Amino acid sequence: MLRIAVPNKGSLSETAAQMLFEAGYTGRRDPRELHTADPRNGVEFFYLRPRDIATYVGSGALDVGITGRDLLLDSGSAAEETAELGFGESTFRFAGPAERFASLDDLRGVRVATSYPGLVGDFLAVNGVEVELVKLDGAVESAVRLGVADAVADVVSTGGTLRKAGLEIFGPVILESTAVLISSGNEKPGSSTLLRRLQGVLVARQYVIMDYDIPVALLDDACELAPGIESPTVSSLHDPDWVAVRVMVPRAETNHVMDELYELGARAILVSSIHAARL
Ligand SMILES: Nc1ncnc2c1ncn2[C@@H]1O[C@H](COP(=O)(O)OP(=O)(O)OP(=O)(O)O)[C@@H](O)[C@H]1O
Ligand SMILES: O=P(O)(O)OC[C@H]1O[C@H](OP(=O)(O)OP(=O)(O)O)[C@H](O)[C@@H]1O
Ligand SMILES: [Mg+2]
Repeated sequence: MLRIAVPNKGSLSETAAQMLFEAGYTGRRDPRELHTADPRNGVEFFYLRPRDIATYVGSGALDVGITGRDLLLDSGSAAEETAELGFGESTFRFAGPAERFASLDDLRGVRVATSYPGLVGDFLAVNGVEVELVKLDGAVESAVRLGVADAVADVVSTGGTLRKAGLEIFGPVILESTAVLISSGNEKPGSSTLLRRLQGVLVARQYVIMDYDIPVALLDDACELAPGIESPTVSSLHDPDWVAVRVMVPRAETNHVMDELYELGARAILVSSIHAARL
């Protein structure tokens, strides 16, 4: 059985579980369950703290896992990133009182609070900046107000937490993070199926199917507007001067593409969702 590590709590857990469900796997029913088997799909799920997942997978105790890229890098584990999963996006940034910090150089010799000392330490070492790292478990934005650090390095999503703490982002982007699939590096039966299924879920989320009718004379122009993945499907209509076209379009571009196709002369433009996909 393929042994899969899944976040048991936190920002990534719900979407990770939902993605696995959409990929056809049966996960836990009770949120307190730490282990469940899905024999029909030949996998076992282990529900673990996202921070620990890279350690389990890197050691080979588990085969693959879902975690954040920032957590993977912070762990220093030997696990490899195999795919981005299209959720859990965040950036990792330095922040501090605006009057004191404007660039990376301003950090020399000061106290920097973080829950990601591995990630931040590596970044500062590469950039030749020495600081005193203060390791905290969370809510690091309060460390400056409470006087245990001069600046912080933390996950930023909306930036709301920093703003409320009176801190401003400065210096370079430490990391662009996202939820990722990681692997121990040993190819196990079922791991490529898992990857393909998750990629299928991503495609189903990121694309729609667009159907439209268009005069034959305008077909090439229409296909340029919406080229699809390989090439649009073109079917004949009863009226020989018109054809029906079916094409995948990035969900975010749906209305834009519909406007352009309509303006070109396409009619009966219909959009439908994709439930599952394997490209
Ligand atoms: N708004 C966010 N806050 C925290 N982490 C986020 C956010 N958006 C995405 N993430 C990602 O989630 C992962 C952290 O998840 P984790 O469950 O360890 O912490 P958490 O969501 O802060 O939960 P907790 O603080 O309860 O432990 C990281 O990969 C981080 O980049
Ligand atoms: O930019 P924002 O949208 O405000 O989100 C970022 C904040 O969210 C996370 O904290 P979380 O709520 O997980 O608490 P924690 O610091 O205790 O982990 C993270 O550590 C930041 O503090
Ligand atoms: Mg947190």
